[in-house]
Amino acid sequence: MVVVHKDGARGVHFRRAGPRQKVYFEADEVQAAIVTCGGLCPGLNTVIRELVCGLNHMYGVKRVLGINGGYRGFYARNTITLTPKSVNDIHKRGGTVLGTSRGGHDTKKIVDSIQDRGINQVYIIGGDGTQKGASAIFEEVRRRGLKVSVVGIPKTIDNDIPVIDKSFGFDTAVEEAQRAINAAHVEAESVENGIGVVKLMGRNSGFIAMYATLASRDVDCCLIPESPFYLEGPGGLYEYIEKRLKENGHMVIVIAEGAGQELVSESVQSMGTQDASGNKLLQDVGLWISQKIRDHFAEQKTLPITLKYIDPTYMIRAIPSNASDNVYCTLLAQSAVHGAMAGYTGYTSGLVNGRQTYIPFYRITERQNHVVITDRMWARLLSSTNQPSFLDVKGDHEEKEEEETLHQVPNERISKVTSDNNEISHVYPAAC
Ligand SMILES: Nc1ncnc2c1ncn2[C@@H]1O[C@H](COP(=O)(O)OP(=O)(O)O)[C@@H](O)[C@H]1O
Ligand SMILES: O=P(O)(O)OC[C@H]1O[C@](O)(COP(=O)(O)O)[C@@H](O)[C@@H]1O
Repeated sequence: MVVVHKDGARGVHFRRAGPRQKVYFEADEVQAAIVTCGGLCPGLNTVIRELVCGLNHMYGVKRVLGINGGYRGFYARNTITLTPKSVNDIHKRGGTVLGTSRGGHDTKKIVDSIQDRGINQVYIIGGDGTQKGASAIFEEVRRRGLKVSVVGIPKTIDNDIPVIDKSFGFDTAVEEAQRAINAAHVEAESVENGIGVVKLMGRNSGFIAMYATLASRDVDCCLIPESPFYLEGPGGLYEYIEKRLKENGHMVIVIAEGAGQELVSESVQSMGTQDASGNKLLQDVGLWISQKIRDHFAEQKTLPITLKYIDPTYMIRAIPSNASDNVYCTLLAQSAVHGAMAGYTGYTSGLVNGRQTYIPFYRITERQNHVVITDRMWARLLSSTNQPSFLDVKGDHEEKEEEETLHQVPNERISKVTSDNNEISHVYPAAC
């Protein structure tokens, strides 16, 4: 199949007509819509810009609508017309020019609105919840027999979307986290027995905390949701803090927001509530752990500490994307456009093993991406920080087994984890 650029000269040739090829449009038939849902992430505006410019510059598509305020914007809010001119500078700003929201996903109303507005290409930018919503829209579109492409673009600052190599905005988040870690380090080393605590985002997945720690080298301890820890006794956090302070005079702790939630719930009454999308609301583990450390050393009276707690979470999420994320956003958006213009639907555009691919929605939504604590990256972090593995929390036998895995990391195990993580068997190579 051949799709020709508007200038004809640089035609894009699609040699493979894949099984998902269903809805093909001429450029002047296309009425596209773009929506952003869920939490903010650096790069959202870049993706919007490149979708609009990609549609227009590569295919001559002139009609592109922006849906205001997330999914509910399809039926409850106004739309805006997006042109290459109106989006020209938006990538320099954080956030999303379209606005976003949680909750408000009413599949029938959304598809009614798509039909009423004559939309035939929908580009949906968001995380795992958003992709589930996109999948529901795709199924409803199919049930009604509509000629509409539904395309997802994965967004998550937590990097918790499976299959893809990494999410856009993640590099920017890790880079920005360095500023907070550096501040914590400067504060901590300026006083006797100084401790800097930095909380980073990561509801269920500790990727930002892990990569920010590895990048910084100033972090002495990184705590993530995937690796349970404990405070008291041998091998516990208090013991390690005391050791580090005696050795080094100061230390920095990075904690992902989803870490240690079971410990916080034990000591603070759980709010037990959810946000509008059904995500569990977390307790502030950064505040909690800071207070626990202060109380512990105040009680001990042996080591007078000074602790500074820094919470840069929303500052990190709200900045514009850096250069490498800008390039990544451009590739993702252009690839998404090529796929829809080639007639594909029901897919998320993503990078897998360095290749642009079209991934069926069900592959993206069936599970979350987590840090594998028996994998090499976490072992590297433990070696880099020299922090305890906190495996004492389990029985002696289990601990021994896990320790062996961490230190030896057999190749068999790695290749299994890698292939599980990437799940490329049902992912189609992108159109170009
Ligand atoms: N299972 C689901 N089915 C349909 N829509 C969903 C589902 N889960 C979440 N959504 C919708 O997707 C949007 C974003 O979800 P949310 O979990 O807040 O963020 P993210 O997509 O970043 O994970 C919300 O409008 C929410 O209502
Ligand atoms: O305060 P908000 O806007 O609900 O966002 C907080 C959450 O958003 C996140 O950045 C994840 O966002 P998504 O659910 O949109 O992927 C989490 O790290 C954080 O817990």
